[in-house]
Amino acid sequence: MKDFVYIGRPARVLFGPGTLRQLASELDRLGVRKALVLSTPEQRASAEQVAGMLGERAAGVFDRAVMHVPIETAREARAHAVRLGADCAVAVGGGSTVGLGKAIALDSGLPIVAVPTTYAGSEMTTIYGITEAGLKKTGRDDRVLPRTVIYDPELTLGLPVGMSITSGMNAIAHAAEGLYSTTSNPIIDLMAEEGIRALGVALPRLRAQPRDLEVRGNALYGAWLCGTVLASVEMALHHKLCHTLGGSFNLPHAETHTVVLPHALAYNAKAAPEAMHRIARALEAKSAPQAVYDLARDNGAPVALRDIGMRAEDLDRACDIALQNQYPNPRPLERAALRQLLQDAYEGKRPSE
Ligand SMILES: NC(=O)C1=CN([C@@H]2O[C@H](COP(=O)(O)OP(=O)(O)OC[C@H]3O[C@@H](n4cnc5c(N)ncnc54)[C@H](OP(=O)(O)O)[C@@H]3O)[C@@H](O)[C@H]2O)C=CC1
Ligand SMILES: O=C(O)/C=C\C(=O)CC(=O)O
Repeated sequence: MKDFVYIGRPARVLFGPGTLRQLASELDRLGVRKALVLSTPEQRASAEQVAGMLGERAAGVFDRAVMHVPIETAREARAHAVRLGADCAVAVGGGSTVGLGKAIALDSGLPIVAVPTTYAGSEMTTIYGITEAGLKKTGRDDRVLPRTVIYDPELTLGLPVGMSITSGMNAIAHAAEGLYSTTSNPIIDLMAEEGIRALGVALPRLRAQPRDLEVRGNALYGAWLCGTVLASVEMALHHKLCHTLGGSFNLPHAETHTVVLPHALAYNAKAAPEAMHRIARALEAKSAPQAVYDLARDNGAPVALRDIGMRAEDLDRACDIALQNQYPNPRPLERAALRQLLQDAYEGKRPSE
C-alpha cells in the first residue's frame, strides 16, 4: 500500500424519505433563528414549500440561482440575507443552488443547510465556484461546507429522467477520477467504488421507474459517496476537460461530464490499471471506459460533444486551454493524444477497449 494522507471532514447527513421535515430542528441545532431559502427561478415552488414548513423562521425566498454562480447574483443574495435578517441559508436544489449558498457562506460565514435535488455532489465539498467577468474561479474553503445535508429522495422525484442520468454520470466521474487521483487513499477508494456501483445499478432502474422512492434513494446514496470523493481527493484530466468545455465554451455541466468521461478513462487506462479494474468491477463489466459509455448511451444520455453544443472548429482551442494549468493526471498530457480524445468525444465514438 502506498503512503497516504486522509482528511475526514465534518458531515452531518440526514438521509431518507421525509427527512426534510426535520429541517426546523436542524436550525435549532445550529442555533440559528431565520433562514433564507435559496432556489432557481424554476424551483421556486419547492423553496416556497420549504419556507412554508419553517413558518416564521423563514426570512424569505431568494430564487435567482443560476449555473456557475455569477458574482452579481452572489452579492445580491448576500445583501438580501442581510436585509431580511437571515442568519442561515437553506439551499434547495442542484449544484447551482448549493453553489449560491456557498458563495454567501464564503463572504459572510453564514451556515448553510443543503437540500440537494440532483446528484452533482457539491453539498459534500468545500469547493466553491464564482464567475466574474466571464471567468469562473474555484477554490476550497472550509467555511462553505454545508453544516447539515438533508438527502430526501422525495424531493428528487421530479428531476427529469434525462437530467437524472447525466447528473448521475457527473457523480460517477468524481468517483472514477478519485480512484486514480494522485492524492487517493484506501478509505476514499472504498467510497468511490461503492458510489459507482450504487449509481450503476440505480440509473437504469431510475430510467424505468423515475418515481420509485427506493431507487431515487439509492441514487442519492451513490451521489453522496461520490461527492465525498470529490471533496476528499484531487481530480484529474477529466474534470479539467469538463471545466474547460463548460467554462470557455458554455457547454452544459452534467452532459459534458457524461460525454467526456469514457474518453478520459480511455486516455488514462494504461496508466491506472487498478482504478480501471475497480470501476469495471463496480459496473460489472470488463472495460471501464466502455462500461461508462454504455451506461450513458443505454440510458438515453448524450454521448457526443457535437450533440450538446460543441463546434468542431473550437476543438483545437479547447485542447490548448486544457493543456494550461494542468491538473495532476496519471498519464502525462500529450497534445496529439488529447486532441484525439476531444475528437472522439466530439464524434461520440465508443472507446475501443
Ligand atoms: N462545488 C462543487 O463541489 C461542485 C459544484 N458543481 C457545480 O454545480 C453546477 C451543476 O450542478 P447541477 O446539479 O448539475 O446543476 P443545476 O443545479 O443547475 O441543476 C440541473 C438541472 O436540474 C434541474 N433540477 C434540479 N432540481 C430539480 C427538481 N427537484 N425538479 C426538477 N428539476 C430539477 C434544474 O432545473 P431548473 O433550472 O429548472 O431549476 C436544472 O435544469 C455547476 O455550476 C457545477 O460547476 C457541481 C458539482 C460539485
Ligand atoms: O466548478 C465548480 O463549481 C467546482 C467543482 C465542480 O464543478 C465539479 C464538477 O466538475 O462536477
